[in-house]
Amino acid sequence: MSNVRQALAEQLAEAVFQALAEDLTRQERALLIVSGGSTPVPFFKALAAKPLPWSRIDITLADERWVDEQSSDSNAKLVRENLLQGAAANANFVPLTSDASTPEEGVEEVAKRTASLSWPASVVILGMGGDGHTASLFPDSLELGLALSTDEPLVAVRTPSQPQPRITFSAGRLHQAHRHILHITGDDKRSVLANAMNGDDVRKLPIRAFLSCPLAIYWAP
Ligand SMILES: O=C(O)[C@H](O)[C@@H](O)[C@H](O)[C@H](O)COP(=O)(O)O
Repeated sequence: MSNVRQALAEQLAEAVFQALAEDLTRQERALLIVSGGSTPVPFFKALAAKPLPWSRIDITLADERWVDEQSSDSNAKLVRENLLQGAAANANFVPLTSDASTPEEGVEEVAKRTASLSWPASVVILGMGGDGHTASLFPDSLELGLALSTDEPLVAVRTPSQPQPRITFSAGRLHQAHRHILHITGDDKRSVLANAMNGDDVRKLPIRAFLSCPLAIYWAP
Protein backbone atom coordinates (compact mmCIF):
# COMPACT_ATOMS: atom_id res chain seq x y z
CA MET A 1 0.00 0.00 0.00
CA SER A 2 1.55 3.31 -1.09
CA ASN A 3 1.65 6.08 1.48
CA VAL A 4 -0.58 8.25 -0.65
CA ARG A 5 -3.28 5.55 -0.94
CA GLN A 6 -3.08 4.99 2.79
CA ALA A 7 -3.46 8.75 3.37
CA LEU A 8 -6.45 8.79 1.02
CA ALA A 9 -8.09 5.93 2.96
CA GLU A 10 -7.51 7.75 6.25
CA GLN A 11 -8.92 11.04 4.92
CA LEU A 12 -11.96 9.20 3.59
CA ALA A 13 -12.46 7.44 6.94
CA GLU A 14 -12.32 10.80 8.70
CA ALA A 15 -14.92 12.28 6.32
CA VAL A 16 -17.26 9.29 6.74
CA PHE A 17 -16.77 9.40 10.52
CA GLN A 18 -17.73 13.09 10.57
CA ALA A 19 -20.76 12.51 8.35
CA LEU A 20 -22.11 9.62 10.44
CA ALA A 21 -21.45 11.48 13.71
CA GLU A 22 -23.24 14.55 12.34
CA ASP A 23 -26.29 12.56 11.24
CA LEU A 24 -26.40 10.79 14.60
CA THR A 25 -26.87 14.13 16.35
CA ARG A 26 -30.25 14.37 14.54
CA GLN A 27 -31.37 10.77 14.22
CA GLU A 28 -31.22 7.62 16.31
CA ARG A 29 -29.60 5.43 13.63
CA ALA A 30 -27.54 6.05 10.49
CA LEU A 31 -26.93 3.87 7.43
CA LEU A 32 -23.59 3.49 5.66
CA ILE A 33 -23.42 1.74 2.27
CA VAL A 34 -20.01 0.44 1.25
CA SER A 35 -18.60 -1.27 -1.83
CA GLY A 36 -16.44 -4.35 -2.19
CA GLY A 37 -13.32 -4.86 -4.25
CA SER A 38 -9.72 -4.31 -3.26
CA THR A 39 -9.68 -0.49 -2.97
CA PRO A 40 -11.74 -0.12 0.24
CA VAL A 41 -9.70 -2.40 2.51
CA PRO A 42 -7.43 0.31 4.05
CA PHE A 43 -10.48 2.58 4.35
CA PHE A 44 -12.41 -0.15 6.20
CA LYS A 45 -9.54 -0.59 8.65
CA ALA A 46 -9.22 3.16 9.25
CA LEU A 47 -12.97 3.60 9.74
CA ALA A 48 -13.18 0.67 12.18
CA ALA A 49 -10.80 2.55 14.48
CA LYS A 50 -13.06 5.63 14.71
CA PRO A 51 -14.87 6.32 18.00
CA LEU A 52 -18.43 6.02 16.65
CA PRO A 53 -21.45 4.75 18.60
CA TRP A 54 -21.31 1.67 16.39
CA SER A 55 -24.45 0.03 17.82
CA ARG A 56 -26.44 2.89 16.24
CA ILE A 57 -24.96 2.31 12.78
CA ASP A 58 -26.38 0.12 10.03
CA ILE A 59 -24.02 -1.07 7.31
CA THR A 60 -24.85 -2.75 4.04
CA LEU A 61 -23.28 -3.18 0.61
CA ALA A 62 -23.90 -1.39 -2.68
CA ASP A 63 -23.77 -4.79 -4.36
CA GLU A 64 -22.74 -8.40 -3.87
CA ARG A 65 -21.74 -11.48 -5.83
CA TRP A 66 -24.29 -14.27 -5.32
CA VAL A 67 -21.77 -16.50 -3.54
CA ASP A 68 -21.50 -18.15 -0.15
CA GLU A 69 -20.37 -15.78 2.61
CA GLN A 70 -17.30 -17.97 3.12
CA SER A 71 -16.18 -17.41 -0.49
CA SER A 72 -13.18 -15.15 -1.05
CA ASP A 73 -15.38 -13.35 -3.62
CA SER A 74 -17.91 -12.37 -0.95
CA ASN A 75 -18.08 -8.66 -0.18
CA ALA A 76 -19.77 -9.54 3.13
CA LYS A 77 -16.69 -11.55 4.11
CA LEU A 78 -14.51 -8.58 3.17
CA VAL A 79 -16.59 -6.26 5.36
CA ARG A 80 -16.68 -8.66 8.29
CA GLU A 81 -12.91 -9.20 8.20
CA ASN A 82 -11.87 -5.58 7.72
CA LEU A 83 -14.61 -3.21 8.92
CA LEU A 84 -16.59 -5.11 11.54
CA GLN A 85 -13.63 -5.38 13.89
CA GLY A 86 -13.15 -4.14 17.45
CA ALA A 87 -15.91 -1.77 18.54
CA ALA A 88 -17.17 -1.61 14.92
CA ALA A 89 -18.33 -5.23 15.32
CA ASN A 90 -21.32 -3.73 17.19
CA ALA A 91 -22.66 -2.22 13.95
CA ASN A 92 -25.73 -3.86 12.45
CA PHE A 93 -24.41 -5.37 9.20
CA VAL A 94 -27.01 -6.56 6.71
CA PRO A 95 -25.63 -8.72 3.87
CA LEU A 96 -27.21 -8.97 0.42
CA THR A 97 -27.39 -12.74 -0.10
CA SER A 98 -29.80 -15.44 1.05
CA ASP A 99 -30.01 -19.22 0.94
CA ALA A 100 -31.77 -19.06 -2.44
CA SER A 101 -29.71 -20.54 -5.24
CA THR A 102 -30.03 -17.52 -7.53
CA PRO A 103 -30.30 -13.75 -6.98
CA GLU A 104 -33.55 -13.75 -8.96
CA GLU A 105 -35.07 -16.10 -6.36
CA GLY A 106 -33.49 -14.32 -3.41
CA VAL A 107 -33.93 -10.67 -4.29
CA GLU A 108 -37.35 -10.31 -2.68
CA GLU A 109 -36.18 -11.71 0.65
CA VAL A 110 -33.10 -9.45 0.63
CA ALA A 111 -35.32 -6.46 -0.22
CA LYS A 112 -37.50 -7.25 2.82
CA ARG A 113 -34.42 -7.58 5.01
CA THR A 114 -32.92 -4.27 3.87
CA ALA A 115 -36.24 -2.40 4.13
CA SER A 116 -35.74 -2.08 7.89
CA LEU A 117 -32.47 -0.16 7.53
CA SER A 118 -32.31 3.55 8.36
CA TRP A 119 -33.06 4.97 4.91
CA PRO A 120 -32.11 7.28 3.35
CA ALA A 121 -28.46 6.32 3.72
CA SER A 122 -26.12 8.86 5.29
CA VAL A 123 -23.26 7.97 2.97
CA VAL A 124 -22.78 5.73 -0.08
CA ILE A 125 -19.20 4.91 -0.98
CA LEU A 126 -18.87 3.70 -4.52
CA GLY A 127 -15.96 2.02 -6.27
CA MET A 128 -15.43 1.91 -10.02
CA GLY A 129 -14.01 -0.70 -12.36
CA GLY A 130 -11.88 -0.10 -15.45
CA ASP A 131 -15.00 -0.58 -17.57
CA GLY A 132 -16.77 2.29 -15.80
CA HIS A 133 -19.04 0.04 -13.74
CA THR A 134 -20.02 0.98 -10.25
CA ALA A 135 -21.89 -1.13 -7.70
CA SER A 136 -23.03 -3.95 -10.10
CA LEU A 137 -24.10 -1.57 -12.84
CA PHE A 138 -21.94 -3.04 -15.59
CA PRO A 139 -21.92 -1.78 -19.21
CA ASP A 140 -22.62 -5.33 -20.44
CA SER A 141 -25.14 -6.29 -17.79
CA LEU A 142 -28.42 -7.56 -19.22
CA GLU A 143 -30.30 -5.67 -16.50
CA LEU A 144 -28.39 -2.36 -16.72
CA GLY A 145 -31.38 -0.47 -18.11
CA LEU A 146 -33.60 -1.84 -15.35
CA ALA A 147 -31.06 -1.07 -12.60
CA LEU A 148 -30.77 2.50 -13.88
CA SER A 149 -34.49 3.14 -14.06
CA THR A 150 -36.42 0.98 -11.59
CA ASP A 151 -38.10 2.20 -8.42
CA GLU A 152 -37.34 -1.17 -6.82
CA PRO A 153 -34.46 -1.07 -4.32
CA LEU A 154 -32.56 -4.12 -5.55
CA VAL A 155 -31.95 -5.83 -8.88
CA ALA A 156 -30.57 -9.30 -9.69
CA VAL A 157 -28.02 -8.93 -12.48
CA ARG A 158 -26.38 -11.21 -15.02
CA THR A 159 -23.26 -9.88 -16.66
CA PRO A 160 -21.39 -11.78 -19.41
CA SER A 161 -18.03 -10.29 -18.34
CA GLN A 162 -18.48 -11.46 -14.74
CA PRO A 163 -18.17 -15.03 -13.46
CA GLN A 164 -21.00 -14.85 -10.90
CA PRO A 165 -24.53 -13.48 -10.92
CA ARG A 166 -24.92 -10.51 -8.61
CA ILE A 167 -27.38 -8.41 -6.70
CA THR A 168 -27.14 -4.62 -6.66
CA PHE A 169 -28.97 -1.69 -5.19
CA SER A 170 -30.60 0.21 -8.01
CA ALA A 171 -29.29 3.61 -9.09
CA GLY A 172 -32.54 5.13 -7.85
CA ARG A 173 -32.14 3.73 -4.35
CA LEU A 174 -28.47 4.74 -4.16
CA HIS A 175 -29.35 8.24 -5.42
CA GLN A 176 -31.51 8.83 -2.35
CA ALA A 177 -28.50 8.88 -0.01
CA HIS A 178 -27.47 12.15 1.64
CA ARG A 179 -23.86 11.91 0.46
CA HIS A 180 -22.12 10.10 -2.41
CA ILE A 181 -18.41 9.38 -2.49
CA LEU A 182 -16.31 7.69 -5.19
CA HIS A 183 -13.15 6.01 -3.88
CA ILE A 184 -10.68 5.12 -6.63
CA THR A 185 -6.95 4.87 -7.14
CA GLY A 186 -4.54 4.74 -10.07
CA ASP A 187 -4.06 6.51 -13.39
CA ASP A 188 -6.20 4.02 -15.32
CA LYS A 189 -9.29 4.78 -13.24
CA ARG A 190 -8.57 8.51 -13.42
CA SER A 191 -8.71 8.21 -17.24
CA VAL A 192 -11.95 6.22 -17.11
CA LEU A 193 -13.50 8.82 -14.84
CA ALA A 194 -12.31 11.63 -17.14
CA ASN A 195 -13.98 9.83 -20.07
CA ALA A 196 -17.16 9.48 -18.04
CA MET A 197 -17.11 13.19 -17.24
CA ASN A 198 -16.62 14.06 -20.91
CA GLY A 199 -19.13 11.59 -22.33
CA ASP A 200 -22.88 11.42 -22.28
CA ASP A 201 -23.78 7.72 -22.54
CA VAL A 202 -24.52 6.24 -19.12
CA ARG A 203 -24.79 2.75 -20.64
CA LYS A 204 -21.16 2.84 -21.78
CA LEU A 205 -19.78 4.12 -18.46
CA PRO A 206 -22.44 3.56 -15.76
CA ILE A 207 -20.53 5.64 -13.16
CA ARG A 208 -22.06 8.55 -15.09
CA ALA A 209 -25.33 7.87 -13.29
CA PHE A 210 -23.77 9.32 -10.12
CA LEU A 211 -21.74 12.27 -11.42
CA SER A 212 -24.30 14.88 -10.46
CA CYS A 213 -25.48 13.50 -7.08
CA PRO A 214 -23.16 15.48 -6.23
CA LEU A 215 -20.27 13.01 -6.14
CA ALA A 216 -17.21 13.64 -3.95
CA ILE A 217 -14.16 12.05 -5.56
CA TYR A 218 -11.44 10.53 -3.40
CA TRP A 219 -8.62 9.66 -5.79
CA ALA A 220 -4.91 8.99 -5.35
CA PRO A 221 -2.29 7.76 -7.85
O1 LIG B 1 -16.33 -5.50 -6.74
C1 LIG B 1 -17.30 -5.06 -6.15
O2 LIG B 1 -17.79 -5.56 -5.17
C2 LIG B 1 -18.03 -3.87 -6.65
O3 LIG B 1 -19.06 -4.43 -7.31
C3 LIG B 1 -17.33 -3.04 -7.67
O4 LIG B 1 -18.17 -2.01 -8.11
C4 LIG B 1 -16.02 -2.49 -7.23
O5 LIG B 1 -16.22 -1.36 -6.44
C5 LIG B 1 -15.18 -2.15 -8.44
O6 LIG B 1 -15.10 -3.30 -9.25
C6 LIG B 1 -13.79 -1.71 -8.07
O7 LIG B 1 -13.08 -2.81 -7.56
P1 LIG B 1 -11.59 -2.67 -7.13
O8 LIG B 1 -11.54 -1.78 -5.94
O9 LIG B 1 -11.17 -4.08 -6.77
O10 LIG B 1 -10.82 -2.13 -8.29
